Amino acid sequence: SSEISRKADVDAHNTTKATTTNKSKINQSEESATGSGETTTTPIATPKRGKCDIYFAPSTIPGAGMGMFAGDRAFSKGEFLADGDLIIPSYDMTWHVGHQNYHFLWEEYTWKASSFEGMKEEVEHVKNVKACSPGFGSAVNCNLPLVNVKDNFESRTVSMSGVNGSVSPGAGAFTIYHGRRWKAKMDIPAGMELYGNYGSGYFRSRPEYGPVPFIANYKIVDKLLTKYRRIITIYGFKPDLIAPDWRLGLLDLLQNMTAIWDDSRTMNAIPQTKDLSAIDWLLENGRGSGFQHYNTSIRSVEWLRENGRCMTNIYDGISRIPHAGRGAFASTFIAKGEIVAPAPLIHIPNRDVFTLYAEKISNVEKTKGNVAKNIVPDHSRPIHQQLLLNYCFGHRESSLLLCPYGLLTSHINHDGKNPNTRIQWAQDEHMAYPEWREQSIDSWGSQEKAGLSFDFVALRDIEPHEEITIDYGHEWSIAWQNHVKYFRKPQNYTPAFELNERIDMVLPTKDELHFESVGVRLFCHEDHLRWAGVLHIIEKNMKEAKEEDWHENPVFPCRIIHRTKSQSSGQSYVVEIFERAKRKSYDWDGRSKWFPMNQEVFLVVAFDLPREVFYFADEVYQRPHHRPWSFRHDMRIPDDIFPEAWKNRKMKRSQYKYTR
Ligand SMILES: C[S@@+](CC[C@H](N)C(=O)[O-])C[C@H]1O[C@@H](n2cnc3c(N)ncnc32)[C@H](O)[C@@H]1O
Repeated sequence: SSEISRKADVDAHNTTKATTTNKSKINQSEESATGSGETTTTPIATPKRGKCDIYFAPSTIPGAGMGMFAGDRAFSKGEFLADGDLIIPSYDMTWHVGHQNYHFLWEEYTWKASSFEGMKEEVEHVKNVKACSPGFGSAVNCNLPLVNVKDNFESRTVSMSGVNGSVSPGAGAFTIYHGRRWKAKMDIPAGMELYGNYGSGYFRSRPEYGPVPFIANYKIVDKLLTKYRRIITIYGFKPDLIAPDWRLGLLDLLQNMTAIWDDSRTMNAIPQTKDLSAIDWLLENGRGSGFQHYNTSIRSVEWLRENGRCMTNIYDGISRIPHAGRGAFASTFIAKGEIVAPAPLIHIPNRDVFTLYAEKISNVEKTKGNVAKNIVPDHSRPIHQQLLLNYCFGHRESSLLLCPYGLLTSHINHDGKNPNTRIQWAQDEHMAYPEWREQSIDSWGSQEKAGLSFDFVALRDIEPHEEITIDYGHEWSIAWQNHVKYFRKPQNYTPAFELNERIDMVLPTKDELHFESVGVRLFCHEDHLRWAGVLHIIEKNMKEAKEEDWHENPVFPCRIIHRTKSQSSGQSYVVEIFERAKRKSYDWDGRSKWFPMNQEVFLVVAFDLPREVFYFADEVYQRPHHRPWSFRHDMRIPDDIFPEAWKNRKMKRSQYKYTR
């Protein structure tokens, strides 16, 4: 979909020119394409030992690096392929860093935050929120005509993952957005490469990929090839009776046009095969030229076992470690020394880009008596770090951060005493640039391609359903222990999405707790106000447009003035209903929109309202991960595998005092 703004190293030119079709595999596709077609929501089955659902292995797209493949099994259309990914928001990076010119490879792996429903409250007023999703979506390649997996919007969730958002020192230290799952868009045979849809806009905005053909271009080529067939059968001959030389000569003519129109997307969609029967196959049964790489996109399962790394040895769940949020669990027995999961790495050459600063007012300009105030970052007052820091590996003597992606590797938690897994460098052939480890960060840090990879490897035998843990390092442990020791419960703050779940909770009146003062705003649903018989008064008196909840139902700001308990209906509330004045401004996408201001205008009092009338929304910048009290620390790369060449912050260990 066009929401997507991430990259893979798709070498379009090579892709379209280097691959040929092969009949036997096309047949295979035909069989699977006649499958059920029904939509299932069955969770992934626990793989048997030695079997793997999804492999990470060299892509079949030339120049595209690694790719994901259906493993020892086929997937039916509609089936979920793996467990849910995390989505980690990053905020206002350009504003905080103070200039545009920083290298942030994550940007190639991010989605617009507005496409994640739960982030709406954060993005409406927040410019430049990026949704970083280190899982499936970051690892999967795109081959537009063969897209076979799709993002499942319904499974995305916002929650504290079993941690109490009001009191836990873990609040804000991990992401509340998760459950981004992927479904098979068509029947996928075992061994086939998985392709997500980055959208044509992605390729259009990246000239470095060259003229990647879009679906429309394949359609034009299909027409061209159909004409070609008609020419050679025009006198009623069967194609087989026509001299192959003649057929081939005409095909050559078509294909050689690329010499003239080399940068045309359509020319690049012409199959370059010299196998005439393959062209016939493409034109039959509605496949079309977009299928020209179908066969080469399927690898043998034996080859994948030999050359790939399994991505589905782990599944997602709520961690057994207190305050940790989600975790990764073994879906099969994993023997000591085996790879638990592969983790390609996004590099950030300078961790300072994660620093968040306090605001200050500057550039007070007087123009005809007007005073223009500019809010800018105060670079002398760092106040917090981006949440992404907690999902990256670093080292005390280096500015570098390496953030793992791949399936569920960002879920893996810390155990300093008895971890069952450790990180190690992947084999050289699994990394695009293993040589970076011998080179200073300055020489490769700004490269806009992921080039390194860790393997998570079992330190001992791991039983199915055991939680996977690594040692984040001594410095992380000390920092966490200090955080827990000095953590004070934030004043009465409970995230709005948790309050909405607590339907039995007796709510305080405005005299007992002023919700806004703790970062939450209270609303009343329109439906209940209609039932309470006050909606017509509201609508008569109001001047502004209605506000909406996440699901776009109308809501009104409200305050509880009195609580009563009746025998029949339990707890009920007397409530003041307001509307908020709006001002016109621009949203994150540059579109003009009406934003509510804090001034409230009283509309009516409603009586006898039940708990269900209320809807809580977090105020912008108030969710746990925005709070300066939330824990931040990178996971640490062990000294024995950290390259000397990357030590650009050489200081004595004692000078660091376990700081970030
Ligand atoms: C790489 S993430 C791991 C996934 C994370 N649990 C989640 O739900 O998104 C690292 C974060 O997990 C949490 N975490 C990991 N191990 C922990 C532990 N042993 N105790 C408490 N929190 C932990 C911390 O919030 C840490 O910053």
